[in-house]
Amino acid sequence: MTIKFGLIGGGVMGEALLSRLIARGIYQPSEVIVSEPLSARQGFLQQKYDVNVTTDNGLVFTEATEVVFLAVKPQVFSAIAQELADIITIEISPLVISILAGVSLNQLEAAFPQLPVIRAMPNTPATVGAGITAICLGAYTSAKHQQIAQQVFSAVGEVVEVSETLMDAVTGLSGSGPAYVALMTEALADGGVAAGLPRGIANQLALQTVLGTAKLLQESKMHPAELKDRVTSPGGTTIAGIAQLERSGFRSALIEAVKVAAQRSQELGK
Ligand SMILES: NC(=O)C1=CN([C@@H]2O[C@H](COP(=O)(O)OP(=O)(O)OC[C@H]3O[C@@H](n4cnc5c(N)ncnc54)[C@H](O)[C@@H]3O)[C@@H](O)[C@H]2O)C=CC1
Ligand SMILES: O=C(O)[C@@H]1CCC=N1
Repeated sequence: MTIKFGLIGGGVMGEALLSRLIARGIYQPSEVIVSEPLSARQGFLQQKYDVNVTTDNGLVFTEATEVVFLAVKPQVFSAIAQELADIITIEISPLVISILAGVSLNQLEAAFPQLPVIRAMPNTPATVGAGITAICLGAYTSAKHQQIAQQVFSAVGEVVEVSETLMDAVTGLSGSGPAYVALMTEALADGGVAAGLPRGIANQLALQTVLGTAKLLQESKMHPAELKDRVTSPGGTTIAGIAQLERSGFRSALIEAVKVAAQRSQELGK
């Protein structure tokens, strides 16, 4: 069968995408090739998903007719670009989708001259189909390429299209955001333990509170400030908690976290 989808880098995000694309039947395992240098990882992906595997990134480019998906760390991007320089000169034209933090369309188009390129930023909830991905389109893309990217990322959650100038901000917010929410969930549970709850119950309460609040905000379309007001009884427990959060700079800490993560994304592309 023809190979349609090539993945370079079978790590956390590569696998998240791969698993959903196959589960949803968007690509058959035999239509997928994954390039991954770690043999244990390669063996795992081959066994679990029955996909073709290789250590040869060039082979991915020459074989994949539809999409080459780049999911390596930004730090190895220039080495990969150099390695692929000769391959790119031959007659191939897959859509290149990069999820590398900070790596710009200019850098991608310099590495893959004349190829259609899409820069994207998904996030780890993609693993369970609850991700959100921002995409921006390169100079050589057409409506067909946009459609392919929509289809690929719709398999793992929501998709928004933004201008490239916003991609670092996206990275600082939704790309890195799951880590902030995980940290907050853990801290909420720790607070529960500090207040006397058994660990298991505290974890369950913290997780369902985060999940339920997100669901309520999403389904009701209520502004977060309104939900906060609804929970906060005069002279009650919540306002005492919020006053402490404000004294500890909670909101400012989150705002600054997103800002420095966005700055770091910018640095990674240099
Ligand atoms: N982890 C996350 O939440 C998100 C990550 N990203 C981006 O996704 C990319 C991958 O991140 P993760 O999946 O977290 O990293 P990871 O380290 O889990 O995966 C990278 C994979 O690339 C492989 N690799 C290393 N050198 C290679 C080479 N020369 N050729 C082919 N494969 C090679 C590694 O063995 C590894 O399996 C990064 O650029 C990151 O900025 C984007 C959105 C969210
Ligand atoms: O931490 C990082 O650099 C990557 C990009 C967004 C999430 N993880």
